[in-house]
Amino acid sequence: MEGWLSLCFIAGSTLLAIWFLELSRRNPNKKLPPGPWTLPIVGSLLHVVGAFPHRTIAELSRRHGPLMHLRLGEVATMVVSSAEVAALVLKTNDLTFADRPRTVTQNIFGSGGKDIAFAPYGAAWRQMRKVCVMEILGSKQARRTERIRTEEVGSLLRSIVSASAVGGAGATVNVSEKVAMLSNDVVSRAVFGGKVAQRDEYIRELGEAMELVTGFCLVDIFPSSRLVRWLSSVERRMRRSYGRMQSIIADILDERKAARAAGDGSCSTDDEDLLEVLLRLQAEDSLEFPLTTEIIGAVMFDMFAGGTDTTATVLEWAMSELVNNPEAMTKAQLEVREVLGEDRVIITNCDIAKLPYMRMVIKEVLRLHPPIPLVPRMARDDCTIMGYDMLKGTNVLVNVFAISRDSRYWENPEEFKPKRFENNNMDYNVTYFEFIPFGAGRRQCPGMFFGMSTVHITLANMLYHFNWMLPEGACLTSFDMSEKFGLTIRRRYDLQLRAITRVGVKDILSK
Ligand code: HEM
Repeated sequence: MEGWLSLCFIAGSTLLAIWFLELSRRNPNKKLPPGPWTLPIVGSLLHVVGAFPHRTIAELSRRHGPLMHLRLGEVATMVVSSAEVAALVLKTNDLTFADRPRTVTQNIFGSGGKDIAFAPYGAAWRQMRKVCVMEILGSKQARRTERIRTEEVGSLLRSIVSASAVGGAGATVNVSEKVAMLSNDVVSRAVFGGKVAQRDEYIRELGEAMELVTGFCLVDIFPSSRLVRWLSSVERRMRRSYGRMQSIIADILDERKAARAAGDGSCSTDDEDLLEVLLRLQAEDSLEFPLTTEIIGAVMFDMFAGGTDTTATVLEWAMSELVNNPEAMTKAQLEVREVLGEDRVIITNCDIAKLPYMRMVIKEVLRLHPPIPLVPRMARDDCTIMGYDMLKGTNVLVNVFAISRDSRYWENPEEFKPKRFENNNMDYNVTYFEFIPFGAGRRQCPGMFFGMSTVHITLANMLYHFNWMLPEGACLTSFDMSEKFGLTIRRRYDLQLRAITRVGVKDILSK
C-alpha cells in the first residue's frame, strides 16, 4: 500500500513538474497554426489516441486546416495535410525541414543517428546516403540487383507451384509471409551477398520494432519523464528487438571480416556487395567521416528496415486490392498474359514498360496505401509557413495518407480506380505533391527504384503464372481489408489466398 502511495505521489509530482516546465516554455508572441483543444499535460493526445492515428489526424485536419498544431504530451507537432503546404515544407523550405525527429524509440531504431534514415541532416548523413545510392540503390548496381530479383522471384514462384495443384482447387498460400521473405532476401543478397540465416526471426523482430517506432507511444511523448520511461515497456521492447536485429547483423559482419582476413572475401569492385564496399572504404580510410563498424552496422540495418517492410507492404496491398476488385484483377492478368504470350518463364524488368495497366494498379495501391503514411521531419531553424511560426525543433508530420485521399485532388478518393492515372503524367518519381508516397526533397526515399523494381516484377509474375482466389469458404463481402498501424501500415491479418497454377506452368518453372 505504502509502495503504491509513493508511486502515485512520484507520478503526480512528475506530471505537475512537466506541466510547469511546459508552461514556462510557451511563447505567447508566437503565432501557431490552429489545432484542437488541449488539456494540461497531455495536450491534444485525447484527440489522437486510437488504433489508427493517420486516419484520426486526417479527420482532425479536415476541421482545423492543412497546417495543424498538435501538442502530443511534451512534443509540439505540426501536421501537414495538403499538397500545397507539403510543397512549402518539402520543396520551398526543404533545407529547414531536412531533419528527423529525435524521439526515444526513433533514436534506438536509428542507432542514435549514426544511420541514414534517422541521422541529423549534415555532412555525415550526406556522405553515407551518397555511398548507398552510388553502390546499391543507384544505376551502377542495377544490373547485379536485377539478377538477384529474377532469381528470388523464381524461387518464390517455385515455392507457390509446389504448394498448389495444377488446374485443381489450388493451395492456400500466406501471401503476406511470402512477399516479406522475398523482399528480405532481395535486400539481403544486394547488401551482403547472401540470405540472412535467421531470416524469420529478423522479420519478426523488425515487424515488432516497426510497430513501436511510430512516435505515438508514451516514452516518445513524455521523453523527459523518468517515471514514464520506467513504467512503460515500449523502450525495453524496442531495445530488445533492436538488440536482436543488431546481433544478427553483427554475426554477418564478423563472418565477412573473418572471410576477408582468410583471403576469401575479396572480389572485383564490379561484384562487390554493399558490405564489401563499406569494409573497403573503412580499410582505405579515405572518407571525410571515418567509417566505424557501428556506422556500417547502422547503415546495413537501414537498408533492411527501409527496404523490407515497405516493399512487402506494397505487394500485400496490391494483391488485396486486386482480389477485392475482380474486374481490375481480370484486366491486369489479361494484359500481362496477352502482351507477353504463353510461354514465359520469368518476367523481368525489361517487360514492365509493356504493362501500362499493371503500372497504374501499382500507382493506385501507393495512393490508397502509402506504406509510410506519416512522413516525419523536424525543423532545423525557426521559420514561417502560411504566416504561422514553426519553431526550431518542432516535429512535422506530412500526412501523405490524408493528401492522397483528399477529394480536392482525387475524384471518389476511397475507390480503387487504377484508370485515374491513365491520361496524366502523375508518377511517384516526379514530384507531384498530391502523390508523394516516397516523400520529397533532400530526404526523399533513396530506395524508390530498388523497391519498385522488386514490386513490379514480383506482381507481374504472380499475375502471369497463377489465378488467385479466396480460400475455401470465404466470400468477398466479408473480405478483410483492415490495417495495423506502425511506421508502415500493413494488413492487420496476413493475406491468405488460393493460388491456382495455370496448366503447363509447373513444367516451365521446373526447367
Ligand atoms: C517500395 C517501397 C518504399 C516506399 C513506399 C518508401 C518510402 C519512404 C519514405 C516515405 C521515406 C521518407 C522520405 C522523406 O522524408 O521525404 C523513405 C526514406 C528512406 N527509405 Fe524508403 N521506401 C521504400 C523502399 C525503400 C527501399 C527498398 C530502401 C532501401 C533498400 C529504402 C531506404 C530508405 C532510406 C535509407 C530512407 C531514409 C532517407 C533519408 O532520411 O535520407 N526505402 N522511404
